[in-house]
Amino acid sequence: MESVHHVTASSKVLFTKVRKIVPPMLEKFHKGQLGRVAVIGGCVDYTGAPYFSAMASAKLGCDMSHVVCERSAAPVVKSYSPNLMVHPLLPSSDTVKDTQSIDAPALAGPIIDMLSRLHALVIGPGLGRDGVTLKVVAEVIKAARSQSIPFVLDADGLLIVTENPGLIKGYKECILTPNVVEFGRLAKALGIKVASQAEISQEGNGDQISKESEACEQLSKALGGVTVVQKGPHDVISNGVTSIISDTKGGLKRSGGQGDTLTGSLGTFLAWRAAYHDKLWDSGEQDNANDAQTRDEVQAELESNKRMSPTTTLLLAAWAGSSITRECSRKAFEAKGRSMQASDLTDEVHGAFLRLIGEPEGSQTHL
Ligand SMILES: NC(=O)C1=CN([C@@H]2O[C@H](COP(=O)(O)OP(=O)(O)OC[C@H]3O[C@@H](n4cnc5c(N)ncnc54)[C@H](O)[C@@H]3O)[C@@H](O)[C@H]2O)[C@@H](O)CC1
Ligand SMILES: Nc1ncnc2c1ncn2[C@@H]1O[C@H](COP(=O)(O)OP(=O)(O)OP(=O)(O)O)[C@@H](O)[C@H]1O
Ligand SMILES: [Mg+2]
Repeated sequence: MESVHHVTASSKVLFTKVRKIVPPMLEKFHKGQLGRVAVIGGCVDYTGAPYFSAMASAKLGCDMSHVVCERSAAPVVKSYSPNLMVHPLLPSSDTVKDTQSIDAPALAGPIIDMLSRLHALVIGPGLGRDGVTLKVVAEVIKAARSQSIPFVLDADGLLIVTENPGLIKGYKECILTPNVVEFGRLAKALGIKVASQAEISQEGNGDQISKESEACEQLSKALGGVTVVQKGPHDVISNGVTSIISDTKGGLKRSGGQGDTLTGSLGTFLAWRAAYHDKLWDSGEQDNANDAQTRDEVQAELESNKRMSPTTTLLLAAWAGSSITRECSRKAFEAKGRSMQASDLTDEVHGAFLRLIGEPEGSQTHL
């Protein structure tokens, strides 16, 4: 039994629509126009996560990839790749004098100063749980929201929301990417009952998907319509009103760090989506006076050749990021089997893009 809130388009139709929000490669574009994305994360314990996220973002095709991390993580992340711009701007308990009396807005100042030059943020990969760091990142979230900059929240970034849901409640330009455990924590914090795995596995496959979608929809609703990508054997995507299931085949190895390919890909899709809505190029679609909100309106846009509304493109961006990640995982697993690592997904991003989405019409791919 499919939930009435799901869009019913095939993957082929959805990928065709995703291609509309991918900017073509044209000589007229200058550096930065195809995406300036920053990953906010990386601490003394975790340097891989922000690197995998930023590299996925870069390899999918954004022009500029920044990492904003804690001081001790910066030289390490830089050493992984000279392509990334790494800024050691995140304070922690090790770098402030008195952890009890910090001025979080002031400490966040140098990061907030960067925001106007960015199209999208990914907040959380390898951020860690240092109290000072999390307070400063909460200030960055407030500032990004006030400047309408879209962001993805993952990992320890989700912890900030679990403790203070008001930070993002009602902010539509936001995608949350919880794994099973993070989803459970968020649901508990917001008083949403999630069926246990035992309860869900007693259901048939259709009912199982329906139950999972219901919890995802409820979480999104409780957060005022943010988009939630609930990761698992298939990813459930919902904005509280409309849902899509992402079930592109993935790999069988569950090594850590695969969620980082997802967040980085989402960062780039969010940047491209902003360029699409800014009409950076002619998408070849008809004008559209409507602003889709309901599931039926989203469905109608997916079936038409009209320009899409922000609600539709956000769902598509989330679905595309999920599909790319799962395809990377499938292909990397095919090559590496049980030795597969997160870095193997990084190498697959461009191939996955070409196989699933392909270059949009008008792209000059050869000189
Ligand atoms: N190379 C790196 O730098 C990596 C850093 N990471 C960072 O590590 C930090 C902690 O992330 P964690 O994801 O470990 O979060 P948590 O510390 O909240 O741990 C989640 C726990 O849940 C378990 N779990 C996951 N999926 C499950 C499922 N379906 N059913 C039952 N249990 C499940 C995991 O094994 C893990 O022990 C984050 O900052 C994250 O970004 C991870 O993303 C892994 C890679
Ligand atoms: N059982 C599964 N079958 C197929 N794909 C899965 C399965 N579980 C997760 N995935 C996929 O793996 C990717 C990462 O999801 P996962 O649940 O491992 O996130 P995570 O725990 O946050 O990862 P990370 O270690 O990067 O923090 C997602 O794209 C998801 O679709
Ligand atoms: Mg994770």
